[in-house]
Amino acid sequence: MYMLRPKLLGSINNFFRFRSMSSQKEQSIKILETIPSFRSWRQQFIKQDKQVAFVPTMGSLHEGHLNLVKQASEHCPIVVVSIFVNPAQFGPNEDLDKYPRTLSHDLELLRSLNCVDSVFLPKVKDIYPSGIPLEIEKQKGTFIEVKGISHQLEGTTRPLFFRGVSTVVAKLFNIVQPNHTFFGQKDAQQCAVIRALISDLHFPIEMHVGATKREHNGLAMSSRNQYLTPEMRNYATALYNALTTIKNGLGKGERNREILLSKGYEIIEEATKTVKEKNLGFELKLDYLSVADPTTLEELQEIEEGKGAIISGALFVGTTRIIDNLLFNCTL
Ligand SMILES: Nc1ncnc2c1ncn2[C@@H]1O[C@H](COP(=O)(O)OP(=O)(O)OP(=O)(O)O)[C@@H](O)[C@H]1O
Ligand SMILES: CC(C)(CO)[C@@H](O)C(=O)[O-]
Ligand code: BAL
Repeated sequence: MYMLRPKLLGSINNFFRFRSMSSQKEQSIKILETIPSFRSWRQQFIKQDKQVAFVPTMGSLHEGHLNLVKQASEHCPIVVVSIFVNPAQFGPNEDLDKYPRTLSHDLELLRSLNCVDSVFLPKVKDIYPSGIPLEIEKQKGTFIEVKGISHQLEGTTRPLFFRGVSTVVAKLFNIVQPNHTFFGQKDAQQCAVIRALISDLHFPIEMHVGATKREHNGLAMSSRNQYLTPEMRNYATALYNALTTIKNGLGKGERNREILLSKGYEIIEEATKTVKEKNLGFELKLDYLSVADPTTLEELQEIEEGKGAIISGALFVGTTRIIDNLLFNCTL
């Protein structure tokens, strides 16, 4: 009779034990929709002294989010993901109502990772007990603002955006009480704002920044890419190409801001012109290109030797606004 060697038998047993552990985790993702239920579930890991990693999202998940979740699971035994479309970070004329909401697909994706312990799905009324009208004059309650780095770049076009992000992230940190948290480089200014928030409010949380995940053509993945047709996605790469050209210029030693930016503007202008000439039924419109100081986020007039820079920009593709950035000799 064919006998399995003990070592082989052992590894088969281990394989099944590991499979059954991971499928246990898969089946037991705890979906928690209220603050008390989340707090009570969280309690056990304090007693067990198990570290918790937290990935906040607005859902409509893609590879960028999933990559953050995988990184989170490499750092901590317990992984929490939140899905909450936060009204406070949307301007009155922005896309709060049409923002993609794909909860069951999101949960499927998270289950397939086999590493998520809980998905926190709070309700707007619980996060904002005083209500959250989008007009600032009508708002009541507590808001958090990280002064100095919230009003330039993204803050120019979206003046209340980082107030909304800072407020909701502080609330989520208070509820989830993570030891580690994971944000994506795609939203570079958001990373700087959250880092400052953690430090200024003395949250005992270590922040990690995951690299930007891109489509094959270079376009940064984003939930809002769902608003774009394949043709729009194709022309949207002008932003990434412009940023890459600026970064390459810096890499080759060019330090003159105007020369660096002019190369980026040329790329955007060419794409804008082509879209117009071909009469494609949408327009490209540049919001901004920036070469900024990684700490103050102020525009760099002189790019000094040894000083890094965040090269970033925003582009309207039809009515959809996309953002992207590249880092030169710096981290977030
Ligand atoms: N392409 C990406 N690569 C890495 N991280 C990303 C990427 N896109 C988003 N993230 C990160 O995922 C987290 C949740 O982001 P969010 O849910 O707003 O998704 P999004 O794709 O940025 O959506 P939106 O289209 O609204 O900007 C944030 O920390 C964000 O920086
Ligand atoms: C951090 C965040 C989840 C806050 O709503 C959001 O701004 C996002 O998804 O980047
Ligand atoms: N990722 C940032 C979310 C927003 O643009 O609203």
